[in-house]
Amino acid sequence: LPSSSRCQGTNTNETQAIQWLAEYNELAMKAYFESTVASWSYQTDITDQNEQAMIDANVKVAAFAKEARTNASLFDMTNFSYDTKRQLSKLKTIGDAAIEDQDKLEELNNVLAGMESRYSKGKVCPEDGECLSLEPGLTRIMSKSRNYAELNWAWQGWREAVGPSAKEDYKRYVELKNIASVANGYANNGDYWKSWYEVDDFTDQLENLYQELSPLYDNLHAYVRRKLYDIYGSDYISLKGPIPAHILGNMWSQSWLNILDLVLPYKDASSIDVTPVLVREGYDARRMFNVSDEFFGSLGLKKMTPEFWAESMIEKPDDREVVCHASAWDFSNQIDFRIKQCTDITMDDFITIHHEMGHIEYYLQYKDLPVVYRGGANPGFHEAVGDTLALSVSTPKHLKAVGLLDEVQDDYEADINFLMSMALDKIAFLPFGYLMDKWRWAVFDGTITPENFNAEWWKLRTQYQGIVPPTPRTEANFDPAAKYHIPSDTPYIRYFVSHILQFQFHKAMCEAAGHTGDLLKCDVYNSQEAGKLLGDMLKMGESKEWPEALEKITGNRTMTAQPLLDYFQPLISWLEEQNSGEQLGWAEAWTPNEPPVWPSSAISAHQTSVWASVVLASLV
Ligand SMILES: CC(=O)N[C@@H](CC(=O)O)C(=O)NC[C@H](CC1(C(=O)N[C@@H](Cc2ccc(O)cc2)C(=O)O)CCCC1)C(=O)O
Ligand SMILES: [Zn+2]
Repeated sequence: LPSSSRCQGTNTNETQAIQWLAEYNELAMKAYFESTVASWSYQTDITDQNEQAMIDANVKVAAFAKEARTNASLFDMTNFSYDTKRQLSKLKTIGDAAIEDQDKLEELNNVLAGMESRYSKGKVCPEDGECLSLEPGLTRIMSKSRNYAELNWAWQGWREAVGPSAKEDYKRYVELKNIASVANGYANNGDYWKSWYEVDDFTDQLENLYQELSPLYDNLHAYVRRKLYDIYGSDYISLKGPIPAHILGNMWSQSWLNILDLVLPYKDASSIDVTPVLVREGYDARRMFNVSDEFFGSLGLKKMTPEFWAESMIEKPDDREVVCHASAWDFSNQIDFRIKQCTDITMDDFITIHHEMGHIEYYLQYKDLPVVYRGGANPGFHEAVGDTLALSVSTPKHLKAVGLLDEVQDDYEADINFLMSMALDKIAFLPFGYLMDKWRWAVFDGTITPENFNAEWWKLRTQYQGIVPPTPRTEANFDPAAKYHIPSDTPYIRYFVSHILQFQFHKAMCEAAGHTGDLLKCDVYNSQEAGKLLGDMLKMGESKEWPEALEKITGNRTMTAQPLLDYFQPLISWLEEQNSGEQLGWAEAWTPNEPPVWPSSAISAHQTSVWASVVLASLV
């Protein structure tokens, strides 16, 4: 049906619309259950057969979505109630399923599966040892190594393994996603993704929030740069320039928590890395999950279900390829909810467990709503649930209470150490959380063309994060594909929004819990009042526009960076004092020296053979 006639149905009988929506809801639960099972089977056992089964299921559910859109469009909803209107409207945009041409729809599903597989199977092979996957092998090197050359080997190796070969797929993906978005009535896929935030000044709000937070980022950046300069020296660090991307403890420089030991403000004061305690106490994945589940329960929130424990995949299997990138799943049948995570026994993964369980909590709280309302008030809300609770869990007081920290000092130096660890995660993330979709929105609207995918990527990475690649990159590289969300078609601005919202939620829950004093000290553990405040908002799902949900939990309707800035205020003052002699920002156009070859010791087989032939030639 041409789009125009789809919008003007003639049936004005709201009772019939409500009856149809009820029937649709039952059919939708079955249809989406089937396609979710197929995706789960593929992601937990990557085989050609499972990949094809998933593609077939996605094509099938697309036909279901098209039919629902047609039926929803038969109604003239002009005089219907808000709720009926909202439900019918949500059925009129159907994502990839809007592609009319069946071959193109199948092609998109093939391209998506191909990109996901390539990333998940990516490996880097040293000359003399086991090939390393991203998790856990390369991730461990990026977080633990302090060897400039070794870090470069892992950083370049990963990009080489999953970048260039993804470029053709990605170019086609962009075309097909835009075709789907136009069929949904949007100019391009970036506009479609932004439409989920329902306010028309969304990008202005983001820019204002970013401007408000960048002074804090600039101070953290200058302080960390100075510390890295003391370690890596002037060959690799300029005190006025960007920081080499590979020495910040993370494959994408998006979290700097893993170099806390290099930048800890007060060495002899306590710090919150619980990894050694997790290992020493013999924690396994299940026990880490239990600690998180117990925290949710202590707030009176829903605990994980028997099916969750029976069917989740919480450790990397050793007998098959899986998508290790952690994720939470809602099977749409009001019964099956799972986490898939290749859990490593680390602080990072302990926090990730809370993040994933936050998604499950949201699923459980809204599971009795109509399917069309089973989502976050906006995608940022869904990302903020687990992180909000993790703000309480991460406090030294709480970690000590659950036996994950031996001793806790309660003084200024310990506070600054704690805030530094939180800033290395939360503040370091902000520019990355912002630029990921800035790059993609520009790709989808055509501002960035395939000829300059990589140059524009690094322009944003340097402009916002103040980082530079360890060696100059060219268009033969395709570095965006080295970050999961790009090949896996997962939008990202939700995480930037979450980093603002989670401090607003935390502040509101702390007040409900009766906390007084510094926000950084707040732990809502065991507060039924805090749990009720959050739970009542989660139950709304996406039945109302997100300012309503935000007002429900915080009392006001706008995103604000103030709670985040209040939380970090002691560190802001401390950094400003530390940086009094520093030049903030990275205005200087500078590139680091070429990294040394790695491994330096093992001479490559190639070189050996070259030398051998030269020696032989000289003997003749
Ligand atoms: C079926 C499905 O796909 N379900 C969705 C959930 C849903 O939509 O219902 C889902 O599980 N998505 C996976 C994704 C995984 C993670 C992630 O990708 N994180 C970002 C950014 C970030 C950074 C700091 C931070 O504190 C929190 C997040 C990154 O690692 O860059 C990796 C570990 C943490 C979260 C996720 O859970 O969001
Ligand atoms: Zn998430």
